[in-house]
Amino acid sequence: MPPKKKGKKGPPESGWKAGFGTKGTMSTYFQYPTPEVQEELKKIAQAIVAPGKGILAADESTGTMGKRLQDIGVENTEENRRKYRQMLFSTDPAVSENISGVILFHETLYQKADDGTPLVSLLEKRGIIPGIKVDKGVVPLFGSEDECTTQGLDDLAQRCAQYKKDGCHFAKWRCVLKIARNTPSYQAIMENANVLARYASICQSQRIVPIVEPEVLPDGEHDLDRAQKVTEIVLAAVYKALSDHHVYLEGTLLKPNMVTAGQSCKKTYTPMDIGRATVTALLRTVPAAVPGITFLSGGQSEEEASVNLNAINSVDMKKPWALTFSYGRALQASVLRAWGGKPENVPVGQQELLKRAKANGQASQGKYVAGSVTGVGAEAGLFVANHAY
Ligand SMILES: O=P(O)(O)OC[C@H]1O[C@](O)(COP(=O)(O)O)[C@@H](O)[C@@H]1O
Repeated sequence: MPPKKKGKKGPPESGWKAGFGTKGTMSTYFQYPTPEVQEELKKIAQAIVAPGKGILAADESTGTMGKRLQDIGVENTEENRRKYRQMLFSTDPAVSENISGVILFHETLYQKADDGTPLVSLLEKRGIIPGIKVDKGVVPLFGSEDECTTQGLDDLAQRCAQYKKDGCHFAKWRCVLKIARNTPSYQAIMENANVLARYASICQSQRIVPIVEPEVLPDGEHDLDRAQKVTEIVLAAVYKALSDHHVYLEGTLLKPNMVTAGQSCKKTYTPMDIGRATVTALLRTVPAAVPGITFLSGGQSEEEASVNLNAINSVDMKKPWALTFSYGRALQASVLRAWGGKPENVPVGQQELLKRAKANGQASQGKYVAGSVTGVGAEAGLFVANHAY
């Protein structure tokens, strides 16, 4: 506490007003959330990354879901999206041995099962924590070389407050960075880091754990080394911004890309190469205060995503955080194929989810044996070019 000078306006003692010191320099006086809120956030984050558990990312926006449904010849209607998510969330409760949280899209949070049960209650009954996508999508960064930022900060605090009331305890916001000859640019790195930090701080103000997702896309010819360096630079900027915004790291999770070579790279790498490059990049940039890292699958096949997560957990390096999954495509590809939009296929679709969740639960502990879990689409590549929508 700085001494107060009589008669002169000293720095405020506490609270949000303490933004700048008397001499106009940046102040080091700020507040983390209250001890109660810290405790709540930490507990949620830790529960999500409990041993052997990870996240099912079922938050595909309407357009993205349309692409998934189109692949299996199903029309992209609200009713079909409801039926699909109902199938996912009514899977045998054993699924909660490996799935601790599900990320929902706004629409799904307010949909009901055939018998009138809110879909979110199906998750709660299974002891699965509901989460919500709160970004409003990717938009171009004017003047950049085809780079982007993510929008949705306006009214975010109100939306988070409502989502918390409606049962969501964590949120997700995805930013996208592209590797090309001149990118990612300083503009894109700084903009995306800052918007992620602002999002994270708003979530925490509403007792919601923010999952911070700066995805470096896999498009390109770049090799593993370039992917690693870009990932390091991006993550370093993100953690500086989180610090600048006084985000309470123990109450956050990171959802990064694994460090993999570009989709069009000619060189080949083993899962252990990917594991080492990924853990190296994370060790250099992600504070040990962060409880867990929940990787996105980024267009890897289901099997690749399990094998690479297993390698990440198997490399003989320091790992101060839980390293697990938050997969969209790599948990749903076989489910979608098995289901095919037919009510009679619901049980087989659910079996696929159980199998893949188990495989990834094992991988998150370095116990997955490659090829031991097969599915109707386990080997199929799930890469979508320029997955920035
Ligand atoms: O483009 P959208 O609809 O926002 O969705 C992006 C998807 O990317 C993810 O962040 C990661 O998904 P993948 O594991 O398929 O890469 C999902 O949570 C989300 O569904």
